[in-house]
Amino acid sequence: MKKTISVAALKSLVNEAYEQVKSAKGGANADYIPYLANVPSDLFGIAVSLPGGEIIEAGDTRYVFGIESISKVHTAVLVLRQSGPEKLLEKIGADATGLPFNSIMAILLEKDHPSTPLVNSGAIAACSMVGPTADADAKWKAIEENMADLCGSPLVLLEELYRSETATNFNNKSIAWLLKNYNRIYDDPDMALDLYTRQCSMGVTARQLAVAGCTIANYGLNPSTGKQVFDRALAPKIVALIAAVGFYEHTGDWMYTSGIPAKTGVGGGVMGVLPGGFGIAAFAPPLDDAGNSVKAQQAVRYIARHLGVNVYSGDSIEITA
Ligand SMILES: NC(=O)CC[C@H](N)C(=O)O
Repeated sequence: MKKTISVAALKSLVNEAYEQVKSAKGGANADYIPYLANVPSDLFGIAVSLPGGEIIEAGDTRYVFGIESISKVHTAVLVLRQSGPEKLLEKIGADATGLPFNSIMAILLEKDHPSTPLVNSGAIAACSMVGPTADADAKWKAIEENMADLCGSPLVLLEELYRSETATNFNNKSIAWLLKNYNRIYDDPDMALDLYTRQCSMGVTARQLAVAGCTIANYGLNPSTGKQVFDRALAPKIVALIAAVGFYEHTGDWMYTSGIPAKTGVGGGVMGVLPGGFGIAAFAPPLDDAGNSVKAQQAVRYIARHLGVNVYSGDSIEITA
């Protein structure tokens, strides 16, 4: 079926979702990274980016927060751009772990396979795969440029977050070296970990995340810059990764209740992708027990349900003025 959505209807729905969800209670800021514990808990924003370039927004959509694990999608895209889908599958994998994002157990259970670039182990492995090998500065430049390509504008490193995260990332250090033990890291483990920590510490806005989501929904064509960021054949691979594990051990529940493939981060962001439709992002710091923003989930679900859109419906989407 063809589903027609008007920009005006979408605008009023985004405002309605904002009003409905803004006073929702529940969840708590991430506190295992000290910086994140101190971000004001009542911040909340929703942004929808359309293929025509328009951004519909409500609330704190220009507030710069830590991108955290949403950056895993960006670097997976970079690895796909540089090495292609077969190499990503062979060296990392595309499986859900069914376990928390920072699970050591997941590595022990599947030691020939970090599983997916969208959990910590696979994301650190992805940073190790980014070319050129053994050149931290050039690798970082590639990661940064790719993030800007997807988001439509450069992100800024939140130095304090980077310091805070570097001082406390003991579990991730173990992951990097455990991967080394299983020959599942493809460059220096400490370098890969530092690149990963730095990419997680990039500051982003809900607007930028919505644009990145729309670039994926729009088969690689960035709606803000007009740049074809990646080969359109990669788009379904990226969406498959997100749909499989974007909410970690709660991904099945999320897909079942929202129908929108989306990736979360412990900074409070959620980036959703409706292929052929739009990108949607929401941001609010308090998280549930799996590290997913409580209000951002409610906002995306509200909008998807009221629009009647769902990646599994088979509908094609047309957005009209
Ligand atoms: N789920 C997340 O957003 C986690 C990212 C965070 N940088 C970590 O490695 O723990």
